[in-house]
Amino acid sequence: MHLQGCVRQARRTPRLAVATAAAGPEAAPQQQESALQPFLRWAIANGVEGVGAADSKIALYEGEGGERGVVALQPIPSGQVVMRIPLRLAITDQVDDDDDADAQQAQQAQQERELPWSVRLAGRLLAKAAEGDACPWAPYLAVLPQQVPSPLTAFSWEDVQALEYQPMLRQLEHTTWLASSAGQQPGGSRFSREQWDWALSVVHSRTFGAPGPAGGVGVRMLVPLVDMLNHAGDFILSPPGSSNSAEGGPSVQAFENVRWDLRAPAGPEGEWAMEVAATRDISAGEEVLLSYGERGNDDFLLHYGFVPPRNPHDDVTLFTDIESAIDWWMDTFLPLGALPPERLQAAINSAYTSAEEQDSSAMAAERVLAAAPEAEAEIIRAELARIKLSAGGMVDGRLLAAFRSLYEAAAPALQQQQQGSSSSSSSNASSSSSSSSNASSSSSSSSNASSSSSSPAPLGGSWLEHLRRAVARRCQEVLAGMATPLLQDLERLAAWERHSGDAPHSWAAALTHYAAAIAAYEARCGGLLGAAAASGGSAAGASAEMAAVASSSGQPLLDAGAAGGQDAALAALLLQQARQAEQEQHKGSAASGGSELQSESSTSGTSILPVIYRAYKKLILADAILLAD
Ligand SMILES: C[S@@+](CC[C@H](N)C(=O)[O-])C[C@H]1O[C@@H](n2cnc3c(N)ncnc32)[C@H](O)[C@@H]1O
Repeated sequence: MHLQGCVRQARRTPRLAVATAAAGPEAAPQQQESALQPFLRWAIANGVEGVGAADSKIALYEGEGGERGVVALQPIPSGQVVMRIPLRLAITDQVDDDDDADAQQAQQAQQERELPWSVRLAGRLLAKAAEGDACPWAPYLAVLPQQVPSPLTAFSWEDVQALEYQPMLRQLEHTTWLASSAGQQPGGSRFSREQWDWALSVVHSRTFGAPGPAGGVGVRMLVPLVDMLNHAGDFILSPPGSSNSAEGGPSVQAFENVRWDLRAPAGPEGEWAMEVAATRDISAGEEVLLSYGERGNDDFLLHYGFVPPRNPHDDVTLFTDIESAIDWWMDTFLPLGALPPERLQAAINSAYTSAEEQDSSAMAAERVLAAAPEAEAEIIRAELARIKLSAGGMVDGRLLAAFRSLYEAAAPALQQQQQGSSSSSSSNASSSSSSSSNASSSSSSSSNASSSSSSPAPLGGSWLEHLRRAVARRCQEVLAGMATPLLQDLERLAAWERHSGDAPHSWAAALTHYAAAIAAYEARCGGLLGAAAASGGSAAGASAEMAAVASSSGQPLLDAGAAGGQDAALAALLLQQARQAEQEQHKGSAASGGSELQSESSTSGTSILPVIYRAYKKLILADAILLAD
């Protein structure tokens, strides 16, 4: 099993098998040569600097479990170049313009350009592998992993289902489709589906992107040796549950210790190279680690097959685009006929305009999209359209602008209506509030939601309060759409953490924090939660109860929920999930004879990776809900 992030070096060092370029007579006679040694000799013979020679400061290592990486053999001062690789050794996805090409070759080149980059590069890799020992890259191909532990190649059906998060499942579907369609391109059927799966998972987990002239990525490259560096990137230091309540976001530390740069030829005889240099002093024995970039966990899991601990760049998609966010807002908050049609249209227009004004990257994105093949442009467009909530609690500015605009357009009319209704009979008030609870309905009918039979949710007393509440409400819906309870995941992960003796994710601390948050809620509003649990225990039920209590205690509807509404709904959801989990665990433990680890696997039947992945999503959602209170 791979050690992750900042704790890698502490566990790995004693199990090192460091590869040098020495071979044959110079190597110890009884020692079997690993594929890394011929690879190093090939690299040195082809002009790679920094590794393999007697005075090298770094070496490749291979752990007992097969994990590999790069380790410092001596102290390396910040700024020092640790390896240099001529780019003629890279396998790239570049399609060169050839002035002498005939019409058929020109057409083939054009077809290649239109393929997604990963299919193009995977095709190059497979073509080289098919050359066997005659291929100039053979020693490099021999050290590529047989299998990348990514969902595409290594997940069972149960593992995929256990991810529970729809945007990830859709991405996985797309990657699977890519692999199945790769064989259908001209010449693609030379290789089997398994070969395409392998090649695609290799290129997705080892490719470097050189910046293109129009921005974005220009050329993609597999660069031997640099692709042996493992990842350590930004890490949230703040304890679980406190990260997004801190001023200015969570406290984050970067754990990589090198970076890569492309170097242009120094003179007419020179050549392009990739250089890796230390970004801080590195001690002897420390693992040399690169950041793979500020990516969310979706990318890490889908393409690299692991989930980095406490990643501040993880996020949750709240809406697929701003249009569905605006539709959802109207469905959720706007009663039928609250605004005359022309004012409603003006509010919608102004929400779109405010969202667009926030989209500062739109022009740069258009340039990148114009340069990308259509199949890729579509994916980038969909990705850019998504409205996300980050692990640090930051919400997409387009959403905030659109919701503020809608709130400002609707609040005066709603306030007036509610003042009117609060001066009418109390039974009237309580019946309108008792159905204000569609917390777990899904977004996205296309028109003014007021067509739905349930009453809208309260707006909140100020736009800021409204924004917090609207985001929290959406988070509840997304959380409720995930099948297993957060606390069950945290319990399983904390047990796994105890068992593995490795705690970079801090699951035990997360379990303590979130279990306490629910207990605190119960202490405050236990009766209400009890009622919600007894009546089926849904978040919607809890919201309805909260609204009923708020109205019957005479609070105006616009402020209903200000005292604990979101917290109440979340706590009800968590509590209900925890109870279900407890029941299932009892069943599982009875069936398995009661041992902790046995009962864990019998309740889930899946590996730990999807559980880690989904637990991080749930924590982002739970934090936003708790913060809104
Ligand atoms: C660019 S390669 C790095 C070299 C790789 N370890 C090898 O043996 O060839 C990326 C792969 O290394 C592994 N990896 C890199 N960083 C990791 C980390 N922090 N935790 C777990 N696995 C990691 C993953 O399998 C990933 O797909």
